[in-house]
Amino acid sequence: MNLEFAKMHGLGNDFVVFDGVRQAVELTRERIRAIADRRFGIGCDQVLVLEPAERSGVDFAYRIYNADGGEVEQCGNGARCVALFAREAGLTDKDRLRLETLGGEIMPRILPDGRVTVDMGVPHLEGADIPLSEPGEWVRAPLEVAGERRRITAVSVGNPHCVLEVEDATAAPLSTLGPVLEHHPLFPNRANVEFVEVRSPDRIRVRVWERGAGVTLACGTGACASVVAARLWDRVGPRAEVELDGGNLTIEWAGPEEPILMTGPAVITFRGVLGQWPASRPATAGP
Ligand SMILES: N[C@@H](CCC[C@H](N)C(=O)O)C(=O)O
Repeated sequence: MNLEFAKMHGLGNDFVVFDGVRQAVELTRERIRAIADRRFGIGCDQVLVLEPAERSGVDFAYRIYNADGGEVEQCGNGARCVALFAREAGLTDKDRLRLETLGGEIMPRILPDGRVTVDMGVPHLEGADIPLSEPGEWVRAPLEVAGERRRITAVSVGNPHCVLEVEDATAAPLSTLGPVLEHHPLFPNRANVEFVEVRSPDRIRVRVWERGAGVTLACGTGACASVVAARLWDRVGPRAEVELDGGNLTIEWAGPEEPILMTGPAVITFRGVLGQWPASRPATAGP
């Protein structure tokens, strides 16, 4: 089979990246789970594939699969990585790319210092009929969860996010409340969950439970959704530094109907060749 891949990460949110332009990459849910397995496979939070674009004017199709094998709409840290990957692999010599995803078009730009800024598109308040300029109660919707009343903000950045403000992100109930909110009926396609501690009008600390991947060290779309929510709460200005467990991202959002700009690093950890698909995790393998 000899399938070439790169192992990459954006702030510790890690990826197995395939060039699906020069080689045929045939993935099934089971193969993705096996690749993502940290003991029986390569190990990653998401598998990413660059493919030829279907529409003119677009450079590549960018496909995203969570570690649980499900294909999803968007991945921000991954967008920075695939932009760098495309250039390093010689698939393009451009610094500015247009990528099509299931969640819409995004535009990464590789900066002279190696960081990448991505225009992530315009966010939407998921499930709300009211325009963003009149946020009303949907901005902090009351939600009964695990016997407690919480206030959440549902934001779509192409993919679904459930954002909550907390006093102390370090103590946030990531692994307990995260999966409950991920599967809450308010989110028919499940959700990524962000616990946001506002530290100042230009700095927030965010911890993330990702749909289909669990606790990760960073989530690019989660950082974008958190700044959108914190701005709708009137807690931050148009530019904020987002502190994630794996490092910082800079997020800019001028307000409703405006696109989000995300800036941060992208790293190639190593390259490798899959000679055969990794074995699936045996049912007896334990946690
Ligand atoms: N880590 C990503 C998001 C990956 C997809 C997400 N888990 C989902 O299911 O929507 C990021 O950096 O945005």
